[in-house]
Amino acid sequence: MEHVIDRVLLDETALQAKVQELGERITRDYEGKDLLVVGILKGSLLFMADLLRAIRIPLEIDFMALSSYGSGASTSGEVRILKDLDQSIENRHVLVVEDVIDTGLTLNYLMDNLKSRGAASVKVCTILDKPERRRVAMTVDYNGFTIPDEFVVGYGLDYAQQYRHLPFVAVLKREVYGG
Ligand SMILES: O=P(O)(O)OC[C@H]1O[C@H](OP(=O)(O)OP(=O)(O)O)[C@H](O)[C@@H]1O
Ligand code: HPA
Ligand SMILES: [Mg+2]
Repeated sequence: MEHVIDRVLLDETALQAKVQELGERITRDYEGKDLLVVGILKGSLLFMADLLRAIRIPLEIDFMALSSYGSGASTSGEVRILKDLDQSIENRHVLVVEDVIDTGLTLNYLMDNLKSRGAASVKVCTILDKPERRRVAMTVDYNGFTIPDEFVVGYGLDYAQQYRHLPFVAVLKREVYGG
């Protein structure tokens, strides 16, 4: 793996400490509310699994699969729903879980889409935020780490579907993705 990784940006200890902190905040904020946690596949998988275990109130989970990056390192700008929710979200408090907010195009599309379904509230929790790359204004309700404008992999994030399983977040060497 060393030959493709430039440097580790966030190690496992830092990620897990932040996940606990986010879980505690969410627990406090959603106490007594009907909470539905929606993971956005595939990138949120590892973060979602860790975050859920750090939330100490009743909740349900569901998943959506969206895609705009295809197999490369830059967004197509066009968001597609590959898998929708299994249930109605009318009058429910929805917390969307993402791995990274980059241009914001994916989430912008998704938030509008979910709000139009009559949810009581729709908020977002991401482990990584890259505000320098934003193309649409976006309120991030729960953010783990603000990171620089570099293409990262690991902890759910891929390059060409690889590296998602790494327990840390790393910057890929530029020659790997041709950036
Ligand atoms: O803010 P944006 O520029 O829209 O980028 C962020 C989105 O892009 C990635 O998903 P991707 O489409 O690569 O699917 P994946 O989760 O299956 O990797 C990531 O998981 C976010 O959902
Ligand atoms: O830095 C990133 N890495 C992987 N997938 C992504 N999708 C948006 N930004 C990224
Ligand atoms: Mg991706």
